Amino acid sequence: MLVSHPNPQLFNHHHKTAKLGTLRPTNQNQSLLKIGFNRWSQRRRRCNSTVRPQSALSVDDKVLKSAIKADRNSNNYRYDVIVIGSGIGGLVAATQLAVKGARVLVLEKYVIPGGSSGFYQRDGYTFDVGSSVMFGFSEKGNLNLITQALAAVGCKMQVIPDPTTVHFHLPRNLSVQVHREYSEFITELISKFSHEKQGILKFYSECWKIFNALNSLELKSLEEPIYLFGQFFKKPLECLTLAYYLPQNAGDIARKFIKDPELLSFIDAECFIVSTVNAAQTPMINASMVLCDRHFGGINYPVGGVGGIAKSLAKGLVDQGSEILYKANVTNIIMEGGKAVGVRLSDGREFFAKTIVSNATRWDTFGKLLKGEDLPKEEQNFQKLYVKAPSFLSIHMGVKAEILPPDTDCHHFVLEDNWTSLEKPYGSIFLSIPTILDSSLAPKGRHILHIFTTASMEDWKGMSQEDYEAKKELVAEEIISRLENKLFPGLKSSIVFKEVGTPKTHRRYLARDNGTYGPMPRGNLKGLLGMPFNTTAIDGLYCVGDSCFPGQGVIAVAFSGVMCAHRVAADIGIEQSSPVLDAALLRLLGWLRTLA
Ligand SMILES: NC(=O)c1ccc[n+]([C@@H]2O[C@H](COP(=O)([O-])OP(=O)(O)OC[C@H]3O[C@@H](n4cnc5c(N)ncnc54)[C@H](O)[C@@H]3O)[C@@H](O)[C@H]2O)c1
Ligand SMILES: CC(C)=CCC/C(C)=C/C=C/C(C)=C/C=C/C(C)=C/C=C/C=C(C)/C=C/C=C(C)/C=C/C=C(\C)CCC=C(C)C
Repeated sequence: MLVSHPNPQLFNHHHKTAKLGTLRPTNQNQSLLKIGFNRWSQRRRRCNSTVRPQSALSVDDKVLKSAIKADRNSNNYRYDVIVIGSGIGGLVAATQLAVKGARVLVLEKYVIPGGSSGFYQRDGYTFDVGSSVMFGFSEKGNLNLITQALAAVGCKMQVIPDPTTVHFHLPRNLSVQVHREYSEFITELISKFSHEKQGILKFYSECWKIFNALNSLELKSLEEPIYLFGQFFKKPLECLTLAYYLPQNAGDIARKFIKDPELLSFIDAECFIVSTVNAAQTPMINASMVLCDRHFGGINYPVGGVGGIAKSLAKGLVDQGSEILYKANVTNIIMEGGKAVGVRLSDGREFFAKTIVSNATRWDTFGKLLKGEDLPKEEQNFQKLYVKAPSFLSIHMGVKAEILPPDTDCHHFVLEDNWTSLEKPYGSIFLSIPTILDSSLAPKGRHILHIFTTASMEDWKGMSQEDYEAKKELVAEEIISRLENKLFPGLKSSIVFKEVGTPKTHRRYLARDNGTYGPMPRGNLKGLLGMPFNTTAIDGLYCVGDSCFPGQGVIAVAFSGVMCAHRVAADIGIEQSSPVLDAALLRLLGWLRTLA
């Protein structure tokens, strides 16, 4: 485990007070300042309000407050950026900023980095917490954002190419393998729907048009005008293509070319596995990104498991001279004069920085961490447009290797009888068998089966521990039976290890409101138009992760990390910026979001 500073206590407010002494050199003044600061900070904690009204300050308080402010504005100011959470979004933002020269502190509630992209080990197995399907991990193009994020901090991971992104097992025994080679995939799909050959070719070609435009850009913050206008100048056609598709959804475009309802349902399933909603609600840019990257760069699995990505980024961060603290549960974002200036942990420690970046979801950031603040209009709008996607039920199993037929694919998506069950809780089943690619993840002669399906918190609340445990067993048993019937006869008797996680488990370990999978559109929105970027209505506070543009997905949150780092760097003066253009662009983007 990486904990960069051996004594985290050194960074608490007592230490800050000691530093304040440098502003007032006498010993007597120093201890006065220390006592006064502690009193002031205790009172602030007691009343649980972020800023006290000016009139309530005594003269002493005012002197103290301005001394503290002066300290924060001086070189003693310890951090440029505090990042709350070490999911891939938070880590990419943190490492990019560290590389640009910022002093960054990442605060992670859990004991290891990665969040949904973390790992855990039991009985000789290394399990990925979340998805094992890794986009953006190739050596090609501009969209290999995971490879680039690692390279930025001098890391390179060995990867194993996955020959099949996913094997679909769908109603009426429709079986489609998404081969790495585009031509093989398209030939297989056309063989199943030969009457729709033209429609298939046109839909996927449209995806390639968007992917190629994306892949030609240098990806940075779309909220930073000098970069954005620069890209429009260098690549006008590509930028106009993206602007044209920004408000569009994949379902509408598919319906322009394809009429067969079963094929349209297949496109729904293609979208559902990356966005937890059907094609009509999936932004066309996001659909194109994943439907093409899987063939362009291909899906590549990191040797040792997905958790290695976060571990490498965390190490890279520390190598750059920045810091990460674990078991650091942020409970409050500290506000001063309407600006986010620091954070408070559950154990009372406080840390201060010029800017705060939250990798918690927007629901958690604005609903839990910003106490006593009214929900800004922009966040009200976000919550009007997007709801929390359901959480999921996950089963991590170790099974006897001989249960899998030869040539079993690594990833499967199963929807047995009825297309209408696609988006229902427990309706469809995701299955990854990462040991097909990397046998080192399990003891010899064993495979890992990671099974997950959408499930909502409502289903798991208000039960006794006994009922909860019994329900976990029952639901897991049903799902395993379905896989036994559909894919692997005899599966149950081959299980040697099993652990079931519910929405409550995911809420607890991932610190995500209701254990949500991420945001999903409340209705049929206009593509990505309504998705907020990284800046927030609160001065000094930024968000990163899947409740920011472009949404769910490890590569998507990596992009949000890149964008966030660029915008923050411009705001703290380590990258070029133009305040006049900034204001104009932010107003324009705010207005565009209202059209969603
Ligand atoms: N099964 C899956 O595949 C699965 C499940 C959920 C999410 N996801 C995906 O994972 C990605 C999410 O990545 P992300 O970067 O947005 O975030 P994340 O949820 O992976 O990570 C956020 C991190 O912040 C930490 N955190 C949250 N609140 C905190 C607090 N108050 N104090 C300290 N630490 C705190 C969490 O412990 C976690 O490590 C998305 O792609 C999402 O769609 C995948
Ligand atoms: C800003 C204005 C006004 C105009 C500008 C026009 C312009 C230049 C626009 C530019 C837009 C850009 C740059 C957009 C970039 C978009 C990107 C990079 C989108 C990326 C999306 C990635 C996604 C959606 C990835 C999703 C991946 C997921 C969710 C993977 C999970 C997979 C599973 C859960 C796998 C399923 C598992 C099994 C077992 C089947």
